[in-house]
Amino acid sequence: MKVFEFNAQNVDNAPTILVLGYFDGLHRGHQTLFDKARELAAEKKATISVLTFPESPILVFEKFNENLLKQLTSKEKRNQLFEENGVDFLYFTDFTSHFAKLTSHDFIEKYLKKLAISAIVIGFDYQFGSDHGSLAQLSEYDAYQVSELTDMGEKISSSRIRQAIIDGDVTLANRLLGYNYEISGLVVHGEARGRTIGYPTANIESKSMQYLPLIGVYVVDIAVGDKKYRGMASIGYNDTFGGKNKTLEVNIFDFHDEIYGETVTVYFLKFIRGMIKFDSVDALITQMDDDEKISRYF
Ligand SMILES: Cc1cc2nc3c(=O)[nH]c(=O)nc-3n(C[C@H](O)[C@H](O)[C@H](O)COP(=O)(O)O)c2cc1C
Ligand SMILES: Nc1ncnc2c1ncn2[C@@H]1O[C@H](COP(=O)(O)OP(=O)(O)O)[C@@H](O)[C@H]1O
Repeated sequence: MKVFEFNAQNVDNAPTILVLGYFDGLHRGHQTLFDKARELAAEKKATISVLTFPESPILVFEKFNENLLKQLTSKEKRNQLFEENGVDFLYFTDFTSHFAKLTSHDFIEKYLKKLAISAIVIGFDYQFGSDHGSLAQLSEYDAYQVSELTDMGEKISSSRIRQAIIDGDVTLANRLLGYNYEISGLVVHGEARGRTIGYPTANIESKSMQYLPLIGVYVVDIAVGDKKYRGMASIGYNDTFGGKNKTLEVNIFDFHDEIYGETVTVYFLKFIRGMIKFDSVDALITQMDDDEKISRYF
């Protein structure tokens, strides 16, 4: 897959199936658009392209809060998901006030006309241009609108997945995503207390703007180098020790190595319980023994 900043000079000239949208998380609903694009690409012997934005268009319309910068995946993971979904060319353009003012006609002239489009695929709620163009405005193209995908009778959407993560329901989030929710980060030093209680924990600081699941304890997998291990994670303030910072920490099973400075990826598999402020360290250890049993046999 090739990644470009969109401009008329660097577009590929081969016939292409263009998929339009923002695609936060590239969840199962989004994936149906790429299923359609792959079917069309095979039929028309075309490549697959996506024209999208690095940040959420909402930033241009709403008063700022930090959550508007958060996404369901890191930028790297997002690109990887596009590639796994068969995308050959990924074009980014910034969603700005100027961009938002383009009419659907302008958008077609300035963007779509620059590409050799064989067909276009959009989602059921896709709108473009200041006049909220949709399938009707794409009538000069072979354009397809894919209908919405539901799970338990409810639409699969990025906002539903976001809410599931905030609620700690990573089981639901994973089912809607079609893959396990993950956060990557650097292993940094904590209080060096973990090793003294028999449960060393890798403290993980993420640089990507993602949603941290609800405070609590989770069954996780963790990728270290090219290996994946089972583990158990804690998200919270280490209440028993009066911690001041919210941390993401993972005790990795059957693992004995120093990994400070390494970038690891945590895959959230299941919420086990909330954080407890224990009266003694022994009570915490007894609880962690139970958490380990649950996590190992999950
Ligand atoms: C599976 C797991 C469950 C945990 N549960 C709790 C808990 O219920 N209450 C708590 O205060 N700390 C809990 N912790 C966090 C420990 O307090 C923390 O890992 C320990 O203090 C080590 O911190 P350090 O890495 O900064 O040395 C948990 C940690 C793990 C890995
Ligand atoms: N099984 C393991 N799980 C997690 N970290 C481990 C494990 N074995 C060794 N380590 C190493 O020990 C560190 C955690 O030890 P800990 O005493 O909790 O210190 P810190 O407070 O700095 O995290 C990890 O960052 C990692 O480098």
